[in-house]
Amino acid sequence: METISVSRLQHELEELLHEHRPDGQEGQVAEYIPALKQANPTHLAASICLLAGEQVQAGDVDIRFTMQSMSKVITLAMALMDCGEACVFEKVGMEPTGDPFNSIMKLEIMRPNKPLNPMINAGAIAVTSLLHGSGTEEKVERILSFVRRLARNPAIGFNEDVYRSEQETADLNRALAYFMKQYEVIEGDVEDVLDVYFKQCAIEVNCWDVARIGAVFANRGRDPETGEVIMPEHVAKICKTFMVTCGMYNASGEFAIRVGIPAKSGVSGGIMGVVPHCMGIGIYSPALDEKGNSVAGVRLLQSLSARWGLSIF
Ligand SMILES: NC(=O)CC[C@H](N)C(=O)O
Repeated sequence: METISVSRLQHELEELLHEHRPDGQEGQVAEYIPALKQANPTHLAASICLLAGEQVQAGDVDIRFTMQSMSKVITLAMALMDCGEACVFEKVGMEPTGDPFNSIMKLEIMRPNKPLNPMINAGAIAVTSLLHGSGTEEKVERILSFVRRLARNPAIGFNEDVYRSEQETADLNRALAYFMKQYEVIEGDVEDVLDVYFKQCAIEVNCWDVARIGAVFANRGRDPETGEVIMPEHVAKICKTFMVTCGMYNASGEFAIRVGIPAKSGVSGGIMGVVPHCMGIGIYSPALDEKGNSVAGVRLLQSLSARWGLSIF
């Protein structure tokens, strides 16, 4: 990896933004959650949080968007801290599926009937069901306060419209959750678990928040500015490993070859990138490819990785 000159990185990020902005035209904004349809497919933004604390940003960085599947990394870290590895991996596996993120197929055919990993919807719903807290409100509050600490942004909340929109239309996620209840992967009230899951997906951030969260993972669980331990190193390590193997859904293998950065995407068009010991990256561009990853976002990350030698492999 090259030594990073902040002014050169700033200049190159602006060039890459310009180069990749038209790529969004090749994708489509997510429609299955109706509120996400309102996103503007020409938006593109990137923020980088270097571990020395510098901020490098370009594009539509003021746009706020929901975390969606990026939140799965956060709740995984929390569940590992709340219950420990043995308990988490009793309920979810460690293997990529090669299937779309909302597929029910392997859940039905695998024995035991538990989700293959915590980055697919079924796995993330199971992980959310493990979080400590006495009711849905307390669980949501715990997730929000963890995200605020990671991002160092006390203003972070969740988007009520996006939450409601998903809540009203999430029949597939409901099917996954009820299936898991039947097989005792999740316990308790299914609708309560789903309520927490929909709210975590609707947490609203901007690119800098995402870069800042990524930087904590890049810094082995420590706040890059203060050095405070926010999560144990082994928890950050497990999360980063899942980002490599499963973070970009069933495009994770191709992404590892072409980009080589641990990353997690969401259907809002956000991508969180983590370059170990170096930087956190937040990308936003809402037009998605057929696997649910941001078209312009993936290409921008590919160019950035090639120019700066960021691949971990
Ligand atoms: N891939 C995603 O970002 C999926 C998250 C979305 N809330 C869902 O459950 O369908």
